[in-house]
Amino acid sequence: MIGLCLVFLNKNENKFILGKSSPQAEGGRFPPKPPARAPGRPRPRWRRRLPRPRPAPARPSFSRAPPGPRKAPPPPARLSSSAGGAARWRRPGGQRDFGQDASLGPQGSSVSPPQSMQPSSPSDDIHLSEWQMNHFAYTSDTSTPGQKADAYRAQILRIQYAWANSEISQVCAANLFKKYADKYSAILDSDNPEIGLNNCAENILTLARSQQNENDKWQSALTTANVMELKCVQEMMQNSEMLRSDKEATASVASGLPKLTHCSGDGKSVHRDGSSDCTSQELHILGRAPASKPHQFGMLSSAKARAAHSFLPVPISEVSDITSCVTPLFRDGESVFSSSPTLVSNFGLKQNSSSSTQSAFPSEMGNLGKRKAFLVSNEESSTTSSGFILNKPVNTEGKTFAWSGSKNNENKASGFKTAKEQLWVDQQKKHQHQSERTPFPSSSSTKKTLGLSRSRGVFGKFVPPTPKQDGNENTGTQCKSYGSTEVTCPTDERLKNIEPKMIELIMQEIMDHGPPVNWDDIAGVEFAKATIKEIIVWPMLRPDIFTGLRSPPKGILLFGPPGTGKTLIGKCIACQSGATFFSISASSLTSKWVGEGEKMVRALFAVARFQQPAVIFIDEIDSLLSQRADGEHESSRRIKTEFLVQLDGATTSSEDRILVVGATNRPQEIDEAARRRLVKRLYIPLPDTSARKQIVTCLMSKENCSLTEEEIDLIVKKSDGFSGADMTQLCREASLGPIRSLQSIDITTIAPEQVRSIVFQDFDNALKTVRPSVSSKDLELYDTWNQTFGCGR
Ligand SMILES: Nc1ncnc2c1ncn2[C@@H]1O[C@H](COP(=O)(O)OP(=O)(O)OP(=O)(O)O)[C@@H](O)[C@H]1O
Repeated sequence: MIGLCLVFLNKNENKFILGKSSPQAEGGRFPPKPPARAPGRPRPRWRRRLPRPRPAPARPSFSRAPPGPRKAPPPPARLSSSAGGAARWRRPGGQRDFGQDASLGPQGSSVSPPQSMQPSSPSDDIHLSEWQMNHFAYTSDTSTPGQKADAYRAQILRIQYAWANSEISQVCAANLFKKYADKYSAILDSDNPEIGLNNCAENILTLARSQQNENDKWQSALTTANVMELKCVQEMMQNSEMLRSDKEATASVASGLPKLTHCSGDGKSVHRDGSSDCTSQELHILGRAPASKPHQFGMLSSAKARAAHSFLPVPISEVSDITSCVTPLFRDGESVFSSSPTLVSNFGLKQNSSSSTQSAFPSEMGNLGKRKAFLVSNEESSTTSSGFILNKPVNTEGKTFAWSGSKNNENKASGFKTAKEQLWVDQQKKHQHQSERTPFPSSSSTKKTLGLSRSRGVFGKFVPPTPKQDGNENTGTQCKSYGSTEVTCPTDERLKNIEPKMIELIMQEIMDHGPPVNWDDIAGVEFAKATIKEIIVWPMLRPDIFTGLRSPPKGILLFGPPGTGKTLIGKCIACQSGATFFSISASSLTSKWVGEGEKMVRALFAVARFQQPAVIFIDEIDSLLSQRADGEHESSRRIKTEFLVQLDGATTSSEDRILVVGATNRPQEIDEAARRRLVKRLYIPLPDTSARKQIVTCLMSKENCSLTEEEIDLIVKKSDGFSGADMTQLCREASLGPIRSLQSIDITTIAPEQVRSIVFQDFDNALKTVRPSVSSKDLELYDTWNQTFGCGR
């Protein structure tokens, strides 16, 4: 699997960035808007009212692992650094190597991280490189396919934890691994590694969520979210975080050293690429080396070196051997488990087990206690079996210490320290050194992400949304559109309390597809455009300048008659600011996920935060934030409250760059609390003469048209009171004129050149059928509201 990283080295294209691909490439379409509605007209029921509560959809039953207090998790895992099992990978040249059956254990391993991960001489590079290794993200444009592959390996680890924690049965885990191995072969077999990786990610997540047991009758409790909630996983992540901080500190100390090869304490060298002359036994011993000598290993960059560094688990993202315990198993005609010493050891399989996956598990391993005991027993083989090892201290009888408090007491009495206790002591020591030495951000500023978060580097949340150098530039800015096939449920701390299903829904259904929109595409509304540029686009492009009082508002309201370009403006904001665009109609939030509206609102903001800078465009926001009334239903009130909380920024960090753009034709119906939060209320009026002319000119420039300047002026004059949408409709209608005039010619046989050009008469005829959609009475209402609450001049 490590080889896989090498294979994918330098393939930096990020074709499966979540929802962030170029619109040009996608060629997506902006979703159809609901029909325009005049302000005076009654609102259709589906838009107007919040839905009545319906019984919540039946949830899957958890017959084996119901939600609730979890069983005592195993102590944090200790991951050995060496790759286990046989390697099977494609060489960069395309040549496939099946021959490396020899265990890539410590003796045989030459584990080199991809070059992009290897530290260069400046210590900053090292830390960045290390950071990338730990915090890479699928969505990061800088993450290599190898890094992405590491993330998929993390999924394997989750399964292992879930199994160790009795979340899933052995057979389930076996099935998951088998299926994963099957799918994983796609990486090897596919000509396109990206496709293979995608298949793999999709399938492992699907498997983790689906029913998986012998009879396939019960719902596995394993999900991407709840595995991350497991105490053991969290502990491990925490430990990794601490270790990383320590490594950063030690790296800074070591950066002054002339060579990137260091003595491992016993005179054996550990090379810059992480390979070492140490044996596994030595590494094991070194793992317990006093933490007071961390500089000896300060420059180690591989998981292996990390394991040598301390008694701590290797961060998930760096455990390159996790997959190596899977990939080598997938051999033609052989059982997944039959030939892997690593998986055999991890899952209690005898090396000579049968080819049947199920029978590969010893029958006596059917219960939890034995399963855990078995995990422990693997510890004993840690020095001989390479791969992923759970770090549970055992006594000679194979019993586990420290599973419970009472056992902890026993340990104390006997002077024995569990891994956790040892870890704590070590960390206490290290922390003292670290606080004196490390110039780097603490773990709090480097968020742990295991999934699809965007890599923010050491600069935390700031990601300049400037055009990426991938050729997808759009007049200096970049618009993002989102391919549904690329949507995968992301895993991130910010999303951990959100139901994965909701995240998926948001990613799939709310993220907008569409072509880029430029300011020039919007005719008229010059004041609104200038204001938006000033308060939204520039701050998003230069958050460093727009701080303090200059910081942008979190919410703006675009109000005005229907069809005047409010949605167009929202889209343009997203494009021109380089932000992720979430377009959702309020009715979707309130009716699509009945009874879960407030959860959806929370999920929406969480995903937006995850994908920031983000613009959340909410059409018909009045139906979401209508004035609160006495008879209002509880569910709609909850949605409203949640929205106001999110909008207020109470749960949004001031650093978050999320902008809510609300659009409405009925500003007078918006709740005053919401109105206050939508600080910039911009009137988007009907297009004036020049704007109407611009629309006609723009639309006709793409058609075969022979209008003179004077004729256009006349059309503009006759279309007074038309909205932008009305003008578009007028042009459409006029463009049908030449077709309608083809009375004698068969439409099926006519050549396009035979269709005459559009002339003034066509517009004249069209003006007889296309009428303005906004009444003057409505306009008065807008003017009044604008004068009262609007931010226009
Ligand atoms: N100012 C404009 N410039 C160019 N085209 C416009 C303009 N306003 C409206 N249009 C045209 O009308 C269509 C509908 O506009 P849009 O959906 O943005 O209006 P809206 O104000 O959001 O309407 P509603 O309030 O009904 O949601 C656009 O796709 C565009 O073709």
